[in-house]
Amino acid sequence: MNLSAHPIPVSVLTGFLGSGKTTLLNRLLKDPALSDTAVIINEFGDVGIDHLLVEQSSESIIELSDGCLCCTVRGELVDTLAGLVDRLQTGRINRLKRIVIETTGLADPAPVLHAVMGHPVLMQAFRVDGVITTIDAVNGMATLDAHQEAVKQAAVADRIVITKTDLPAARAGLGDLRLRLSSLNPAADVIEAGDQRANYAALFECGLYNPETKTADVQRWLKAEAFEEAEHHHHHEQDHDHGKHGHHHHHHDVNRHDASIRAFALKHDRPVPFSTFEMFIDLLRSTHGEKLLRVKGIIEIAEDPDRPLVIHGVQQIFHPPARLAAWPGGKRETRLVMITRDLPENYVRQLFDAFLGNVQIDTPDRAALTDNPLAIPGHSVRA
Ligand SMILES: Nc1nc2c(ncn2[C@@H]2O[C@H](COP(=O)(O)OP(=O)(O)OP(=O)(O)O)[C@@H](O)[C@H]2O)c(=O)[nH]1
Repeated sequence: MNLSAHPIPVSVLTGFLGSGKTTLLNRLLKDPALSDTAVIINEFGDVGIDHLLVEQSSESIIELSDGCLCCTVRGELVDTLAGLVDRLQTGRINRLKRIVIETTGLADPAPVLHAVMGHPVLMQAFRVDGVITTIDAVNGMATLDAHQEAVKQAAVADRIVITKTDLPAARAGLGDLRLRLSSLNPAADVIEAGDQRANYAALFECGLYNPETKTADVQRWLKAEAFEEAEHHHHHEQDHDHGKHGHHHHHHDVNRHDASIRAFALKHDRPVPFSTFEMFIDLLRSTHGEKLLRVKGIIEIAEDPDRPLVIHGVQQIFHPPARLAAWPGGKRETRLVMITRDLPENYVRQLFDAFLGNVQIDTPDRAALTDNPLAIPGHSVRA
């Protein structure tokens, strides 16, 4: 099996302790669309993938009754993934269409994504499909207030599943929870677990390639409009508050964890020299990598403007950039969307403008950048 030609999609299922990850996974695994899936979990919790377990081999890989595989991570996730690659290459596994990694409730999903995106061997065999985050409708608000991990899990998600909406205690706070989630992460689809539509089609295939249309679907993947709308709303609220100085603004009582998260979009309407763009991203990554929770973008590169460059990063680690054959919908425009933590939107915007908008530094020039007041003192752009 030539893995690098057809990298296997990896979905990361995360969510706070007891938020319903395993319950959701158990239900999803009954769908034939998820046959030939390997499920990697940290441990078998109270709600195991129980009904499906049939056999446990010596190597902590369990075959499920429908042909799926289930592995527990005993050591490093990287080793478990490498073990799957080895099994595929040696024919001990014939087919593997997808991997789902269920993280522990307290886990930061970023290192899990890095195991796939940043490892020299694994990134040939796998590609990140998306992050699915479960949030409990009853305890979700309190969990987001108390735990920064939960906020991050929601902020990096491609899909958010609100669980336990069937419980009467959930109904009252559901509207506020939805509002909070859409402000943390405007582009993630928010679906209720009890909804029939919380199925394979809604939660998987989050990547750039749309299997239905068999094309790269940038609009669906990037959702730049959702970020722009959220920003507009955010600025509007700020202006509004300004005018009412001295009054009580309840919507400003945002929790401190949420307040450190920013979701915004950057646009540019002229081609960008490759090295200029590379320097912008490198500078951002090397100085503020930890704060870039999620970065996606489509870029018009001056050297090859007909074939847009697509980038996707989680903190310091980026997927190898891809090239599309043409601009989707014929519209050429560089667009980047970012979800950051403790990194102000204005800082990124000014840096972006300094690199791309200012003709004086349109050509890569280390001196110009070092002199740039926005550059970090003493920081070298390329090590
Ligand atoms: N009523 C109701 N209960 C749910 C729902 N989803 C999960 N639960 C219950 O919530 C508890 C925790 O669910 P799990 O699926 O184990 O949650 P988890 O996120 O995998 O938990 P950890 O692995 O411990 O972090 C279990 O008792 C489930 O039965 C739901 O949609 N409705």
